[in-house]
Amino acid sequence: MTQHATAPSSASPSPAYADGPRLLADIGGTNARFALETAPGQTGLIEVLPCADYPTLADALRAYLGSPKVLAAGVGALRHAALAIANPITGDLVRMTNHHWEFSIAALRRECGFETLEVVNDFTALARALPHLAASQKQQIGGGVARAQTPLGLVGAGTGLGVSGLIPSDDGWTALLSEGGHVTFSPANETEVAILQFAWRQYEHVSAERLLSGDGIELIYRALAHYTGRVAQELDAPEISRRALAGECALCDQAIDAFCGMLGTVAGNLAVTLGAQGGIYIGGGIVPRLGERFARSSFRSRFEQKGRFVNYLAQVPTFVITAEYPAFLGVSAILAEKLGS
Ligand SMILES: Nc1ncnc2c1ncn2[C@@H]1O[C@H](COP(=O)(O)OP(=O)(O)OP(=O)(O)O)[C@@H](O)[C@H]1O
Repeated sequence: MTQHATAPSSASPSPAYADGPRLLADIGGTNARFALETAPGQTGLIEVLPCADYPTLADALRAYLGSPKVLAAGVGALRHAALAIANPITGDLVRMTNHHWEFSIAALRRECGFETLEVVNDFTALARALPHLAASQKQQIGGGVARAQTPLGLVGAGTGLGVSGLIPSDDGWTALLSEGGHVTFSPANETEVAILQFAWRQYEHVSAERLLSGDGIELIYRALAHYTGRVAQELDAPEISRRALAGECALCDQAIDAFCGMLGTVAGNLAVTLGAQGGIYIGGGIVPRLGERFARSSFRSRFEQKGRFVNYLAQVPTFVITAEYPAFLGVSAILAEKLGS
């Protein structure tokens, strides 16, 4: 269990919620992140638990609520909770795509004694966070200037590939519930055609997510080794990027650059599909860990490389979300909207 420092996000504290702290959660295929929000913008007691350590989501939730830090805070019974999860939410039963947890929302609400339990797709929540990001919580990659009152796009590679968009209206924003990570992968050069052919040995349908994810980095690495006649070692995605960033392995560096270029194509596709002149935001666990390597990768040039739309895309800014727990901003906004404050 990893403990993280309280991270309040507002300079002048608002009064605490009259009905007690609210539980916020962001559940990915690898990590479950929990926090308590005591007042608008006051989110703390953050913990990140590995999903694999708990048989069910309820077990992870109980472990968080029973952790020494939360117990010491003496928060008492919680009435309202909202969780973002890496899944489409289509009814009461939630089955995770990239992990074995499944649960009934109504049963989980009763089991935990919550009056309110909102469950939303994690990228819908992250999309809702975008307008709340401070300048220090994002890094622009390349040029372009956001146009006000136009859609924003969101794409994030982690265990899977999440996609969403945020559409402006007169009274706020609408976040899209998208499964855009499962679009068919489109190669943009001969090397990527070879990578696609290699991936076809394993998958009948090669979606963007099959390559733009942790497992995808490993597949790209193996495919490039095969294409260039080199020997692939048994390396996982964190080790491939570690060796690439340390300059220890040319093949690893090529794999990471191919990953960044492919992400540029997917981000550019999303920008033209949504007309996202407000910008494309890059979330997920992988890109922020690539640091400056991402900024000097082929991402931005591939984002703009769209034939007759090169000038259009050159005007669209792209941002890496650097905030540590950005989804909490979104689930907090969704819960506040549900509760009317
Ligand atoms: N330094 C790194 N470089 C590349 N990949 C990494 C690195 N660290 C972790 N990963 C990969 O990122 C994935 C975990 O992503 P993330 O931290 O976003 O988790 P998650 O929120 O549980 O995922 P998701 O929300 O996509 O289901 C794993 O596949 C892991 O192998």
